[in-house]
Amino acid sequence: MNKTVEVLPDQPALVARALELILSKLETAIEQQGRFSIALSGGSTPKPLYEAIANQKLPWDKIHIFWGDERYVPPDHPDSNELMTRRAWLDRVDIPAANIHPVPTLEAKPELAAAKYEQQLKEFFNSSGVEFPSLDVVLLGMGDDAHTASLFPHTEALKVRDRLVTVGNKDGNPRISFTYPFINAANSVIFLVAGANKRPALAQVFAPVADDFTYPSRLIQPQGELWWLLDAAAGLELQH
Ligand SMILES: O=C(O)[C@H](O)[C@@H](O)[C@H](O)[C@H](O)COP(=O)(O)O
Repeated sequence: MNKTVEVLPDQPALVARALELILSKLETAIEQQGRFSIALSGGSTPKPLYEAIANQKLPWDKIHIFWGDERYVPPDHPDSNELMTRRAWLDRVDIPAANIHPVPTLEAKPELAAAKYEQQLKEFFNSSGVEFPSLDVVLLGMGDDAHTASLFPHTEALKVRDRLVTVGNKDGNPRISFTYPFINAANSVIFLVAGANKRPALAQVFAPVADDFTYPSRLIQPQGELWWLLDAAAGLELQH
C-alpha cells in the first residue's frame, strides 16, 4: 500500500486538489485501458467536487460511474446519493446513461439490492474468477464516527469479507455498501475529509493501535494507492 496524506488550507483547495488527482487517474486509466471507473461517496463534502468535475471537458463515453454506498431509498428521494450526484454533476454533462451504474434501491429488500448491484459490478468487470475486481478510483468520505461508505462502527457489514456489496446499517436504517475488501481492491482509494468535527475520528484512524470495528475507516488499507485529502480544519494535528 502506498499511503499519501495531504492537508490543504481550506475546502476550495481541497476540492481543487481532489479534482486534479481524479483527472490524473482518469487520464491514465483511459490511456491504458480505454475506460475509467470510479465509485462515488455521498454526504456533503464531495458535492463541490462533483460540480467542479461537471465543468470539465472529458471523454464522457469512456467514464463509468458507480456509488460506493447508497441509502436504501428511491432515486428521487432527498437522501439519495444518486440524486445529489445527478443534480451536482451527471445531469450537466453528456455522459451516456449506460455509463451510470446506480445502486438498484427499488428492489423489494436491501439484501436483494446489494446482491443485484454485486451482479452488475461482476458483469461490468467480466470478472469471472477474480474475487475482487479493481475499480480505478473509489472516492470515500469519513463520518465523525470514523465510518466510511456505509460501514458503520460495530455493524455486521464490517464482518463481510466474501462479497463485493453488503447491507449496512445506520441507526436501524438500511444502506447498501461496498465491503471493505472490495474497496481495498481498488487501484486508488481517495478519502476527502473536511471540518474540525472529523479531527477526533482521524486521530483514531491514524493511531498506531485502535479498534478497527470502532473506527471502520482503519479497515481501508488498499493494495494500491491510498490518498487522504484533508482540509486544515480536519487535518491540523496530522500535519508532519
Ligand atoms: O452516504 C453517505 O453519507 C456517505 O457515503 C458517507 O460515508 C459520507 O461520506 C460520510 O458520512 C461523510 O459525510 P460528509 O461528507 O457529509 O461529512
